[in-house]
Amino acid sequence: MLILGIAGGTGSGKTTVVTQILNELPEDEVTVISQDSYYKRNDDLTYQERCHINFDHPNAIDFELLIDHIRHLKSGQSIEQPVYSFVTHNRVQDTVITHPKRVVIIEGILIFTDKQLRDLIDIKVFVHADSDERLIRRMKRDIQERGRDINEVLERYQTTLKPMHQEFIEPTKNYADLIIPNDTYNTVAIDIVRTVINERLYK
Ligand SMILES: Nc1ncnc2c1ncn2[C@@H]1O[C@H](COP(=O)(O)OP(=O)(O)O)[C@@H](O)[C@H]1O
Ligand SMILES: Nc1ccn([C@@H]2O[C@H](COP(=O)(O)O)[C@@H](O)[C@H]2O)c(=O)n1
Repeated sequence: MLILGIAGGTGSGKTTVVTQILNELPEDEVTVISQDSYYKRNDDLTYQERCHINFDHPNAIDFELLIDHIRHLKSGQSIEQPVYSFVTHNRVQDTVITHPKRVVIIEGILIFTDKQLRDLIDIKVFVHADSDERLIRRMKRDIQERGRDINEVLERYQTTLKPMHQEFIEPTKNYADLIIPNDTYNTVAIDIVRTVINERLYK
């Protein structure tokens, strides 16, 4: 099994890069684990309290469960991947049965902050986009897809996203084997990732 980690700031284009990689690989050979699925359960908090959680701090992530699941997949066992709701800011009851595949892609802003998780990842990719580009993309996405308003997005960006990015996410670029500049679509980088995966899998 080959484990690929795709990190980078919010709006950098991680999900887009993952989709581009998926398009290059046989469907039955690759599975995706999203860090977002592993936000901690917060059943004991009210909705209003959950709105104030710092979702860009490593403490928000249930790394214990995520690492446990990656180890299960590595040893050939299926897992029940949690499902997270950006509307309720909490996990839902459903889970998705995820089977081990030859390639496992883990994607998320904070995945390189945890040493145990880093050590499980074979190829570490960091997707980079300028902060103004990321803010614009984030505003569009949160308003169109996550039911947020412009003031909420800007307030969260200033008070949480930017400082957390600088403190926790940007420094993990140093762990990357490959940095993908993604201010514009980068097909060359996707070709390189595909070549590396094929080389590792079929050498
Ligand atoms: N290279 C790019 N150029 C322009 N828009 C992009 C690019 N990469 C991603 N996007 C757009 O930016 C938004 C955020 O991308 P996404 O892949 O969801 O980022 P992330 O998963 O890192 O938060 C999406 O609307 C996506 O279509
Ligand atoms: N309830 C939540 C949980 C997380 N977020 C934000 O999601 C971002 C991470 O996802 P990306 O696809 O952008 O990598 C992160 O910056 C959190 O602030 C949220 O808005 N609501």
